[in-house]
Amino acid sequence: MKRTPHLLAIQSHVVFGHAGNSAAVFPMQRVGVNVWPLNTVQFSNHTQYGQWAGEVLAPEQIPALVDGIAAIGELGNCDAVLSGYLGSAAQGRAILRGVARIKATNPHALYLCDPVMGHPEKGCIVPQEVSDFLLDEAAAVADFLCPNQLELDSFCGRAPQSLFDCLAMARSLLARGPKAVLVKHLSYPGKPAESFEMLLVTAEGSWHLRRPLLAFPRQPVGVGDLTSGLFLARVLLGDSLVAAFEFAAAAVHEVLLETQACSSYELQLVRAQDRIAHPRVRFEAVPISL
Ligand SMILES: Nc1ncnc2c1ncn2[C@@H]1O[C@H](COP(=O)(O)OP(=O)(O)O)[C@@H](O)[C@H]1O
Ligand SMILES: Cc1ncc(COP(=O)(O)O)c(C=O)c1O
Ligand SMILES: [Mg+2]
Repeated sequence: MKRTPHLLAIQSHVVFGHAGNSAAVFPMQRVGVNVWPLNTVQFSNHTQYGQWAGEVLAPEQIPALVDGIAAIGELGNCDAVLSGYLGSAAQGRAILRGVARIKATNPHALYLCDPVMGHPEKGCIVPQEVSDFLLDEAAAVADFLCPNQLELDSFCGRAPQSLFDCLAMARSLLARGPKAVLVKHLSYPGKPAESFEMLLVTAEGSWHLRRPLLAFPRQPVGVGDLTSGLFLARVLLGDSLVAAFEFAAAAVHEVLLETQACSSYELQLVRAQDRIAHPRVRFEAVPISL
């Protein structure tokens, strides 16, 4: 029987609703991965409600928890680390030390960095020092980098002028070290209003994917976290990067359809669980070049 992969997921937890680990852990488990959730913050709810209670995990807890896993002889079983929403730059540095330690134990282990930088207009609040850390330190260490458009713009210091410009910007990030860059949400002048678009860029090629843009009275949160988590889960399960990209797009679309049908602001992950495991829709990743 094929071994079940193990994934250390280091991002936020919300008591109510879905963002960070609270958006990604169950879907990653549902597709067949053993997840080790390490919560960088525990908030009552995601920050786009405009108010929340809770605390940021003390950064020294991250090496302490990794030590604890090493002490029971399990660290070598870690196949990948995912990092997302961080509460402080010190947490980020502790994660990079953890990644180095895991890679020393298992050289095949992968690190996916979702560089959650915040979006003050949308109400996604992230400290500036976290954004600086992601730009200056994390990208160089990540095997996979999964920015949204705003985060891609921050990495490149400019906004794109076209789809091909987005592609050039994503490709430029490969030079910093990642093996793949997945842009989870494209925005560029001239983008068709009815489509939601993503890009996957690797040294071997680039792929563009379109799915329908659904109407929501208030944009659901946690979509990026779900996308990154499912992409990494499927890579660990043996998919090619392109197949994992297509799977994540389809499964996320299924969740959004269920969420829209329920007129819910929070992602309907439990109701959509079978659709996550076996998406009925399929979107093709189409090769694209400059
Ligand atoms: N098919 C879709 N239709 C409508 N909105 C979508 C669709 N897919 C994703 N979204 C929304 O698009 C936005 C993507 O957010 P963005 O901040 O760019 O990325 P991320 O979620 O990674 O932070 C989210 O508000 C999400 O709810
Ligand atoms: C606590 C928390 N985690 C994670 C996120 C990131 O969510 P998304 O997947 O929409 O980028 C947010 C966004 O507001 C958040 O408040
Ligand atoms: Mg995000």
